[in-house]
Amino acid sequence: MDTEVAPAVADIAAEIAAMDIRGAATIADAAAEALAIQAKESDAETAAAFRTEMHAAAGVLYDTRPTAVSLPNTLRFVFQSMDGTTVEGLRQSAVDAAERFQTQLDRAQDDLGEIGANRLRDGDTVMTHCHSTDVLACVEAALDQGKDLSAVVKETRPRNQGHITAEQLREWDVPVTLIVDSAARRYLDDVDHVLVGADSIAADGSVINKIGTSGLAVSARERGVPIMTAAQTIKLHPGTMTGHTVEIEMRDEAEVVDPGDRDEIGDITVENPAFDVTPPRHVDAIVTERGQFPPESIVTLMRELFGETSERPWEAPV
Ligand SMILES: O=C(COP(=O)(O)O)[C@H](O)[C@H](O)COP(=O)(O)O
Repeated sequence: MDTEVAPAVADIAAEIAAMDIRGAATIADAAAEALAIQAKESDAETAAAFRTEMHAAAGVLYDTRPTAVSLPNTLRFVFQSMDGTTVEGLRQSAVDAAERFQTQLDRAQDDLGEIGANRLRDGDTVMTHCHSTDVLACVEAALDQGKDLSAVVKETRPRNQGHITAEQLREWDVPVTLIVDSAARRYLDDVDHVLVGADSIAADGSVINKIGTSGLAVSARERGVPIMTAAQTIKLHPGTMTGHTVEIEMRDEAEVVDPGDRDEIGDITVENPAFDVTPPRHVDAIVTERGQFPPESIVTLMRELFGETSERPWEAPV
């Protein structure tokens, strides 16, 4: 019989899958919250039954979206800290770990913001792609330092997360120019920095982020505009140290072509990859809460934080 997960956990997983909860850091925070809920609501009578429930909850969360490594990194953190021989002991350690993780997540974003802000000067214009809370933390910290910034915001088809970025920047009184994605190269001469987030960072320093990031980075390089990735260390993908690749999520074609128009267009293939890979040579700096790194050296930090292994302790033992 399948193990039931708490309804609130199933709801959070459904919201992640539907992208009502989205963005790598926000997904991580929600996954930690969900594991804490599962632990608190469990009525398991034995430690083994409790563990089985926690594995089931982790499995439901893991299966939502494949590209943001912040999700499995959250599960790993909580499971590595879950310890005890009784239900109460396990419950308490899981809840504590999830809360500690969420606190560290907030602190890391603040610390990263301070570091990223140091790269921005008074009067600079930044270009953004998609919506990244790590990027916005850098902008917010720069504004707090008293710097005036303006922004060129790419709409980021097909789901227009650029609108969320534009709204947040306007709330902070940053003048915003919203452009379609294909206009980016035309506007690069007017900007001082390209700022992007990350869903995963591979051991060779490649940045996996919202589709369109790699093309933007190539154009920025050609124009001589520095490109910075703002990414907390939960975006580092330990599996890539042992040769694994990052799965790129393929999403529904209905996000690209309105189903009503589909018949009119005729028999064509529509593909909708949600992310792409920007090679390290097109990225100037990866800004983390531990400092800024040239992409090629990020593996040193990855090894320090994750060790040589990439265990998956959230999976039920077979
Ligand atoms: O690509 C996206 C979001 O993709 P989606 O909208 O498909 O989830 C963001 O740039 C990263 O997740 C970083 O975000 P953050 O800095 O908030 O972690």
